[in-house]
Amino acid sequence: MSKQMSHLDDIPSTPGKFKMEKSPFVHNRLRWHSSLAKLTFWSFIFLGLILIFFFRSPSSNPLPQDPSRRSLRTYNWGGPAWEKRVRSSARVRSHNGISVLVTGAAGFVGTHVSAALKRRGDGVLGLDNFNDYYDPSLKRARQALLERSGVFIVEGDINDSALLRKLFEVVAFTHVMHLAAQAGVRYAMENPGSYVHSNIAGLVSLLEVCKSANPQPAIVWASSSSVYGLNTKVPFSEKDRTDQPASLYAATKKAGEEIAHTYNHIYGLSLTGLRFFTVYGPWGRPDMAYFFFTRDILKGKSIPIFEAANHGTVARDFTYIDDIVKGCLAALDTAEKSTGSGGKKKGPAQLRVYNLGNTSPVPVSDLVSILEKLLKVNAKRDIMKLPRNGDVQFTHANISLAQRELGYKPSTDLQTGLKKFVRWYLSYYNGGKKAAG
Ligand SMILES: O=C(O)[C@H]1O[C@H](OP(=O)(O)OP(=O)(O)OC[C@H]2O[C@@H](n3ccc(=O)[nH]c3=O)[C@H](O)[C@@H]2O)[C@H](O)[C@@H](O)[C@H]1O
Repeated sequence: MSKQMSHLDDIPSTPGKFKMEKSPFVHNRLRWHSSLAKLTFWSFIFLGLILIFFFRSPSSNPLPQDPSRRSLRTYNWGGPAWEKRVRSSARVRSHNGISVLVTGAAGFVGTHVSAALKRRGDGVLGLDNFNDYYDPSLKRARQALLERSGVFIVEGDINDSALLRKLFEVVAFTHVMHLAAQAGVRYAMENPGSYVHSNIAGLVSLLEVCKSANPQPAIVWASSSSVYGLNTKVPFSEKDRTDQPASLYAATKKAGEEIAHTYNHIYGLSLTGLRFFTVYGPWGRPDMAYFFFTRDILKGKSIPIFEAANHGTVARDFTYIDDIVKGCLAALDTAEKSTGSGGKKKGPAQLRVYNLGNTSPVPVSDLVSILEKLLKVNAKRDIMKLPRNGDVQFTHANISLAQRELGYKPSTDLQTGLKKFVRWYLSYYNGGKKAAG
């Protein structure tokens, strides 16, 4: 702005243009008028340029600096053409199909679940705020993939109640698959606000709209294995204590489970929470260890491998995406209807929580060995102490409840799953000549 002002000040007064005038007073007045006219003229030009820049710039709604506020971005939605796309995407195309709003549809699990539902002939509408927690171009690529199979992703935030209400006005969703969240265990120390914003405020915003919808949908949503926190009893069972979270991420997921209880109790919403155990696979999240280990091994960069005190093993119950998708679909298919209407409970409703894991924890160092073999590159291992930033030493799921009630039966071991991931990774980043950021 100061540059523009100084530019304005620099406009020459073109002396001599008004030589006819004799009187110095008239002369000065004319010069003054002339300068004023030019000043006005240039002001209009600059104002015009600023307006053009403002309206044409793709970042007319720039992401706010504070990432916890990034989803406060405003989005364009509404209008007859938009409503037509929403309706068409959510249209059920199979006998006995369901109509599902998938939040976080451009995310890792969201993309896979949306594609699987669409393949069955269910109606699917995606919702995603495309935030920049990790490379948004990967989210755009997933969006393009879904678009090709007929799934429209509405660009918007779960905290936008007006948008959510509009979606329920346009489509009577039978189910909501709620996967939009701020993920990542360690990032919670950097940006705690984003966890509260998405995992707590966002969840409440969604449930508020669901409770008032007529008919109320049944909701299946992503909780996390991290709720077991410092629990040492293995394998983790749904009955075990979950009141010792080790990260704010875990605490917000645990809070989500309690919030789910409240909305089930007061409004009769049917709610199912799925505790995912370190999900991995093609189209995965670049912030997760298996993903950035692959990138850094290929780049020849050293990778930090955590170990617990006294060289204790750090292990995860890594679960392959296709197994998780089967669990999600089974949870949707077995979800009973919500019982309320018009914001009032009419009777007790279903409230469930399931572990979706693989039941075979693998040490992180073994994960690296598998990657080395698949990539045919030796990793530069940098063994370091497990930082005190939210990580737990191990996870191990007891899945008997999900087995019994959902027919959940994971069938992909880490070796097989990583092979599929590496194949995808190499074709996505090398085939497409993209650099993994
Ligand atoms: O199950 C969940 O509920 C969570 O799973 C996932 O968290 P985690 O299990 O922590 O996955 P991830 O970061 O890939 O670390 C994997 C392993 O590598 C170790 N690890 C990690 C980083 C590193 O630099 N070095 C290292 O050894 C690390 O100690 C760990 O043992 C999701 O990200 C999270 O969103 C949530 O869904």
